[in-house]
Amino acid sequence: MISLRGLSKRYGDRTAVDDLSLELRPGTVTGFLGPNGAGKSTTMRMILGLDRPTAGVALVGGLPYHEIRDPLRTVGALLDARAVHPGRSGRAHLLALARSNGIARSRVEEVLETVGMAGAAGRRAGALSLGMSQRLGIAAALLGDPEVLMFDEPVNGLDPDGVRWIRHLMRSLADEGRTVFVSSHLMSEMQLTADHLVVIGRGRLIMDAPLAEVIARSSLTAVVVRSPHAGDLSVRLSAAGITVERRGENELVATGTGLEQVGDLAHEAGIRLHELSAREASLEQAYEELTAGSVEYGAPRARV
Ligand SMILES: Nc1ncnc2c1ncn2[C@@H]1O[C@H](COP(=O)(O)OP(=O)(O)OP(=O)(O)O)[C@@H](O)[C@H]1O
Repeated sequence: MISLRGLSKRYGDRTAVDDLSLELRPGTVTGFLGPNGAGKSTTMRMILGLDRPTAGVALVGGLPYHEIRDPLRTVGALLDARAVHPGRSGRAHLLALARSNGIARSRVEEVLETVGMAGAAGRRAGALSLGMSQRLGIAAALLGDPEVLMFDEPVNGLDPDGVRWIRHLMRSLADEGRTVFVSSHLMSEMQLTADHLVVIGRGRLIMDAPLAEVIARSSLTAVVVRSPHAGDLSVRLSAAGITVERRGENELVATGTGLEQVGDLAHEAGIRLHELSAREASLEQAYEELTAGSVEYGAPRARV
């Protein structure tokens, strides 16, 4: 469990993280989303005790990081895959970590196996591909078999196989009851991986909700109805407080409602339907709407 309470960080007159309060639950993959510079890495660094909050606290299992007795066994993290001594082999890096944290040598071989790099563990870290470095970083995060795992952009630079592998790993870690917190700019990937989403912009919380709810709240998620009496149906739906857009002679697009409500209202009015279907926004679309006002560094968005 990770708890943030009023977590804030200022660098000079710049507010990187602004009064974040949330709880990240075990058994869940929580995706951490936000435009460049939104404050995701700073938040993760504060959770790991690498940055000191200006105000508020970040707790892991109820304690601030520096009070955790056995940090590596409590929280594992991949922040920067290249932050490994380049002259050391992957195995030597893990063995050093294990030794300084009282973790058995046999665990090093176990995690090397888990991340699929047992064969490459003797290579110098500096000579590893980005994908292999990511795997080594994940092996280090898993070393202490922690309850909480945090990954900052773990799929950056990975090929499709690597991306799929990370997706399955996150899922199985959460299924084992761990708290998994992962930042990413890859919306299609997050849509496949995350159960829950935390979206921030300019350091502030924009959304903290299950993935399904984020998608359902998008204006692009809608009910599409075709009926020979679309005009009458439009009046009935509007009267029920539903936002309806007429599309041609026979088609309506209704938002802020569900299939059941539209179907029931049509039935009550005795209106025949030729189609009743759900149109679901992609996470990418939902995310664009949510963060439209918070993008600091970006080209103007193309209108589509
Ligand atoms: N050490 C620092 N000194 C000054 N400003 C910093 C420092 N670290 C981060 N910032 C600023 O804090 C803000 C948040 O940065 P952060 O790296 O946390 O964002 P992010 O959401 O991780 O971005 P990205 O998606 O680009 O990785 C940015 O405006 C950044 O310039």
